[in-house]
Amino acid sequence: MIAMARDAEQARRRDRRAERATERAGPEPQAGDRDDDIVFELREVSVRLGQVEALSGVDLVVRSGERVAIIGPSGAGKTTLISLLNGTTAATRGEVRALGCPYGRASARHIRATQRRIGTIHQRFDVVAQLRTVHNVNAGRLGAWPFWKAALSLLLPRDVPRVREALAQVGIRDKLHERTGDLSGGEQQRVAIARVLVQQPEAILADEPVASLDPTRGLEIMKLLLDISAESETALLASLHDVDMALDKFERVVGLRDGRIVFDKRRENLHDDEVRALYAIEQPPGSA
Ligand SMILES: Nc1ncnc2c1ncn2[C@@H]1O[C@H](COP(=O)(O)OP(=O)(O)OP(=O)(O)O)[C@@H](O)[C@H]1O
Repeated sequence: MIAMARDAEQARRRDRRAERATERAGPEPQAGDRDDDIVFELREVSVRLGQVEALSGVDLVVRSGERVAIIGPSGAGKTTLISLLNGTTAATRGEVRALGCPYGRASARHIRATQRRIGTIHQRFDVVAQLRTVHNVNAGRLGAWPFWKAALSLLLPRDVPRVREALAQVGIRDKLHERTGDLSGGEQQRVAIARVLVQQPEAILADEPVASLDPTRGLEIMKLLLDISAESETALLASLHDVDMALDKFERVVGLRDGRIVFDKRRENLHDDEVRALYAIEQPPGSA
């Protein structure tokens, strides 16, 4: 009964998002774009970390159902951008809004409620190796549960059918009771994705989600994330070192360098030269 109600709610949310999702011609606002479509919005955002200006004057709008790849050389600010969007890093200047919540001005409670609506996947699988898979997946619900239920769930797994369903969705239905540390890297990343699935997020952030996997597993995991995003019209924003994967799989690609957005384009409008320049190593003056 609960599962049916949840499915109906998911279907309603999908329909609503599908209605809103327009065929976009690029990151520029299009006729028909609406403000309530906006999932993430950065206006003139800068972040200083110690002595480093990790991001400078960044403007970015991501709408419901969009799939956006963030590329750029090491130290460009990709991780900082993702942690800004999930509210774990604060802007030094400018405004960051996620799902309508202005992180810089909102109450701690509003921020926590917003964070529960955003799923984040990290490069390092970020699972507790000693726990069984069912517990790691349930961790995606902890923020939504009262303390007693969260604590009890460690002794007696809660909502097992829902966990089983999420594991089936990521292709490891039979691993429910396995110790997570005994799984392969690809399987552990699937557990991390299942944890995000049970959270039923309205946006997914993925920071180098496939960097620790071999190319074949990496591609499988990326396709899985893209399918989940497409099926539920959930915005997906992923930072990637694999430029070919970004250009091949994402409709929109944002290039970051030295904390600034160098380009923000649909992939068909992006030229090889722009991508090469993004990664070009600057020669010290007088070295030519
Ligand atoms: N806690 C910190 N204190 C000081 N500087 C930091 C901190 N975290 C990151 N930085 C610096 O901020 C800049 C952006 O870092 P960030 O990790 O966002 O880049 P990135 O594009 O994700 O890099 P990579 O691809 O190597 O993961 C870098 O110069 C980095 O050294």
